Amino acid sequence: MRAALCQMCSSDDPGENLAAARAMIAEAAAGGAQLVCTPEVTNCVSTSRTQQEEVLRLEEDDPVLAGLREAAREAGVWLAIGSLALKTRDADGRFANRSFLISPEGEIAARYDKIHMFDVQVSETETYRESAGYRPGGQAVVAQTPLATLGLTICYDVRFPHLHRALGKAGAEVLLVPSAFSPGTGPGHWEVLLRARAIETGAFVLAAAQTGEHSLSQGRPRRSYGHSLAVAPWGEVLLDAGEEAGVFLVDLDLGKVAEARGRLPALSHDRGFDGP
Ligand SMILES: O=C(O)CNC(=O)[C@H](CS)NC(=O)CCC(=O)C(=O)O
Repeated sequence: MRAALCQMCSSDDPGENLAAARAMIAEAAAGGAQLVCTPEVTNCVSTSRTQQEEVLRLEEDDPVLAGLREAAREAGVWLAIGSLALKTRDADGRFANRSFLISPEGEIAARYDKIHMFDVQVSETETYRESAGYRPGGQAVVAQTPLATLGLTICYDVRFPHLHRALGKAGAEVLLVPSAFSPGTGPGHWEVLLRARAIETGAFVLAAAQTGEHSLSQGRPRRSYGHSLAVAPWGEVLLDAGEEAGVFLVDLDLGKVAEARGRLPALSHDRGFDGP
């Protein structure tokens, strides 16, 4: 199967980001992609709660979701929307950080709410408190498509190997890790973590990422690490997109999943043990 990783530099303007994503989906389809992946918070990268309150919508009212469903249908592709920031009806007013898998008919085939929240002080100048703005999900999701069985995760989830193991055991052949990785952690951790998840599970990893300096109308500046990555089940990097925004195509031979798991069946070797 041919996949496309859309490496984006989303702003805080959802209309602008929808237009950029639509153009990338059309370009990916023209290049023969059957599965198109976009990054975390495709619709809006922001550092201002007030600004998000103004532009974000409930899932059922969201024009970006509607537009991307139309784009998937027009292009005839499976579309993995890395995530959309969406309003919820929660009393505390927190948003959802939610991935969608869209079928070539434009239907919503799966949804996943990011489970692990990035509440981390990366350095003296780089602090994230994701759980202040977003509510965590609590349900792991695999989705079957005619192309492959997909395991849905988002960004910081990559640091929690038991989630990926559970997805691999549930049949995932391709793990999706859409991200907006931080510039402080990316150089040391990004590729190592993604390759480890692929090797441990014998699955492909497709990680579409946000990149560069985001153009924001309010709030403090924000950058993302980029380097959208595709990894094979044995751990080889098939594609590293570098730092420029754009569409990157990669061919996956799904037979490599059974081959890797046959050579090294660690995914089925878990044993119970007593705590230390
Ligand atoms: O902020 C939003 O609107 C959406 N959420 C994100 O971009 C999240 C939380 S700030 N980013 C990450 O999880 C990066 C993880 C990371 O960089 C690491 O694990 O090192």
